[in-house]
Formats: sequence, structure tokens, C-alpha cells
Amino acid sequence: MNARGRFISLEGGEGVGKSTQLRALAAALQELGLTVVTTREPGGSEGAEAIRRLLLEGDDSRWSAEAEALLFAAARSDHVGKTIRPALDRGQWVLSDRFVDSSLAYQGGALELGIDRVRQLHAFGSGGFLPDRTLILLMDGGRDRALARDTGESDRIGGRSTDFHDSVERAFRTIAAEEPERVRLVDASGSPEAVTGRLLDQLADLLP
Ligand SMILES: Nc1ncnc2c1ncn2[C@@H]1O[C@H](COP(=O)(O)OP(=O)(O)O)[C@@H](O)[C@H]1O
Ligand SMILES: Cc1cn([C@H]2C[C@H](O)[C@@H](COP(=O)(O)OP(=O)(O)O)O2)c(=O)[nH]c1=O
Repeated sequence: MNARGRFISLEGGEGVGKSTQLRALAAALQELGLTVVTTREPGGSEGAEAIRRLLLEGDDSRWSAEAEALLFAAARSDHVGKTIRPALDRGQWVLSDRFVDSSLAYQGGALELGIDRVRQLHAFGSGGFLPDRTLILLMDGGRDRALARDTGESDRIGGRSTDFHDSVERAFRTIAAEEPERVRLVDASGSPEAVTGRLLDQLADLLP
């Protein structure tokens, strides 16, 4: 029987390099002989991708804070059940571009629903299922990079105010301080290769 795989999430604000690092980390882990599945939130399963469009398209006022948090929790429930758990059960490693800590930071912290109340939604939706390790990328200037990448267009949540995004970053720091074993802050400045090296250092104890 296969050993259970490991589940790693990459987190952080807009444009800090999560997608770039997800690809680099997957390649590095494959070099070590691991079978790696990459996925993302909101999304990562058919139902969750449908919910992604509801969440990211339209006006900022489309959903109340509570409805937005519930939609993220519903998408995550489908993603965990249909994609993440089956891959782990096959012995594969799963790397996800965002997971529950984004809900804790964006909806719990910046939208002021409360981090613990959003944890309760995750307990209901996904049995409180958590990554083996969560790597939060931090750097100044990530939003400018995201705007350059998207040629000035933001999605419904990315387009919120600078204060909102500053509050997201503060919440990520709070979450990391609360769970130092699972959650690690990683400096996302410098070359992509330097950042990948820092991420691998934070996974060293989990590698075969
Ligand atoms: N270390 C880096 N140095 C310079 N540019 C980077 C670096 N990492 C990513 N980028 C670029 O910054 C932009 C945002 O990166 P991306 O990986 O899409 O971020 P995220 O997924 O966090 O939004 C992209 O255009 C990407 O090519
Ligand atoms: C997973 C998740 C994402 N989000 C937000 C963060 C992003 O603004 C958006 C997802 O967009 P994404 O495509 O990940 O954006 P980026 O590449 O800029 O990081 O949804 C939440 O607010 N809560 C969540 O639980």
C-alpha cells in the first residue's frame, strides 16, 4: 500500500509569486521522485471552478461578506472531497495555490468576519482538514506585479482597496504566529530560484 502523500499550500497576497513558485516547487519535488498534483483555489474541481466564477466575477457588492465566506467554504468542500483527499490516498503529493488560510485572512481578517468564525465554516465544510505545511509568501510590491501581469485588470477581490490588502497581510502574519508548526512565513523577494530554495528549506523535514 502507498504511504499517504503530503498536502502543501502556498499562500500570500496578490502577485507575490504563488503560481510561479507552485510550478517550480512541483518540478523540484518531481526531481526527488515524488508524484505531484498541482491545484488551486477557489477551484480545483469541477464544482469549485463553477463557484470560482461566481466569486471572482461581477461587482464587489455582489455578495455579502457572509455569503462570500460560505461560497469559498462550499468550493473548498468540493475541492477537498473530489481532488485533494483522493490524490493523497493514492500516495501523491498535493500542492495548492491558496487554501483555507486565504479564507481566514481575506474573509476572517480583512472582511472582519473573524478568523475563528471562518475556521468554524471550514470545520463544517471540510471537517477542519488542514495542510501538512502552509508556506506564506511575503513581499512589498506584489500588487504592482499582479497589476502588470493582468494589464491593470483586477478580479472582484483583487480590486479591493490598499487598506483591505494590508489587512490581509496582517491577518496572514497573525495566523502564522498562531500555528508555527504548520504555517511558515517565507521572504518572496529576490530571484524565483532564491525563493524556491527558501520554500524547499521549509519543507525539509517532510521530504523523503
Ligand atoms: N521572483 C520573481 N521576480 C520577479 N518577477 C516575478 C517573480 N516571481 C513571479 N514574478 C512575476 O510576477 C507576476 C506575479 O507572479 P505570480 O506567480 O502570478 O503571483 P501570484 O500567483 O502570487 O499572484 C508574474 O508576472 C510573474 O512572472
Ligand atoms: C481561496 C480564497 C481566495 N480569495 C481571493 C484571493 C484573490 O483575490 C482571489 C483569487 O484569485 P487568484 O487567482 O488566486 O489571484 P492571485 O493570483 O492574484 O493571487 O480570491 C479569498 O478572498 N478567499 C479565499 O478563501
